[in-house]
Amino acid sequence: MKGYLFLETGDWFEGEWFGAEVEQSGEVVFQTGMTGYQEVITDPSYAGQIVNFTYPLIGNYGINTIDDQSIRPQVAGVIVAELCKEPSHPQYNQTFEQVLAKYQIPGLSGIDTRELTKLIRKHGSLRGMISKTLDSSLLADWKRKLELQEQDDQQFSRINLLPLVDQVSTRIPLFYPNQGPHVVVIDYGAKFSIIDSLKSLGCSVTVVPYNYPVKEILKLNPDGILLSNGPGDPKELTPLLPEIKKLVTSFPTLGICLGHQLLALSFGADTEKLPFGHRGVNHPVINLETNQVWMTSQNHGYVVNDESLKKTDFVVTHQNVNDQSVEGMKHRFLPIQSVQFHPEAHPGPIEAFEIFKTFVQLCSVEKGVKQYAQIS
Ligand SMILES: NC(=O)CC[C@H](N)C(=O)O
Repeated sequence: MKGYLFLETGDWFEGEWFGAEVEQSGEVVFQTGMTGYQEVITDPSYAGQIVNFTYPLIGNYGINTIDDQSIRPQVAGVIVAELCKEPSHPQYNQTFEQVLAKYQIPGLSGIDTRELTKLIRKHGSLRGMISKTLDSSLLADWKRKLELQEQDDQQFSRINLLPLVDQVSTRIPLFYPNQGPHVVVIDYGAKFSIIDSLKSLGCSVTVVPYNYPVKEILKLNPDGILLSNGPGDPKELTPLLPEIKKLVTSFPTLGICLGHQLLALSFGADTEKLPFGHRGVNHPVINLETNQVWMTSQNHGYVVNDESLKKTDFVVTHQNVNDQSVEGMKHRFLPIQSVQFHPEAHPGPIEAFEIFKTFVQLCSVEKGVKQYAQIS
């Protein structure tokens, strides 16, 4: 069956339909990783987005039971050049296409994904729709809907609407006991690999809903707080910023991606949208203190504004080598650090894992101080 991708610019692409037979719209973003499509489609930060994979062959090693980053695929749709229908890998148990069909997600193959990427790079981020027909009245309807949505967003500043994060955050606290310091993860759409990274360093972990009240978090007696990654514009969570600030000024804190953006906003700095985002597994980041460069896994469309940090007590610790955007920061006086990239990898290189080690050391000190206070 043929299918079409419409863009808000009026450009369109024809491809072969696969996955679920449902039409879907969303922000079209491109992902440049050579591997990791399973991690990408299950990463909650991609909720609401149609992912265009620039690597030309997708699905060749299938889907396994160990690499999911959340309980289900989260993307709105996928666009690929060539879809592999007969995967080969010892761990594979379902095909890419089967998983998408099961979770009501449409896909198009046979698309010139590099041409599409060039369009996104030229125009900046674009909204698009995966459609069954090339019907111009359908397109006009969709465009009208987009305009109305824009007016709504401006009028209500989304304050009365639920943030995208609400779709992917846990509804109840989840507890993973262990011997080490107790980290409470605020779940804006946390990837499983973040929790696994903490567990691998011996931490006890409690994952709580994104809007869990601070007074309830205090009852959990944390030794550290992790603000997770997640989908959407960080400013959708503006009403939560005072609570976030209260929390992070009380415990050692690590912010990752959306968590990093929320930290910046809660201290009065600003975020803005990048022209077309960073999504891939080889984004070079320089540590401004040591001059060491890491290849990092990234997936974000927003970024912390460098200038706006100057009026806060945060210093920039990491910078993107390609476009000099802010990739990490730390507080001058408090044990708070955050990064825009993904130290948990999955997909991508694991060389930034040190970020977790530093954080867990700070949490261990906190745990030690509390135990000492109890003894004396
Ligand atoms: N991976 C993330 O946490 C993404 C953060 C945010 N949604 C962005 O696109 O910038």
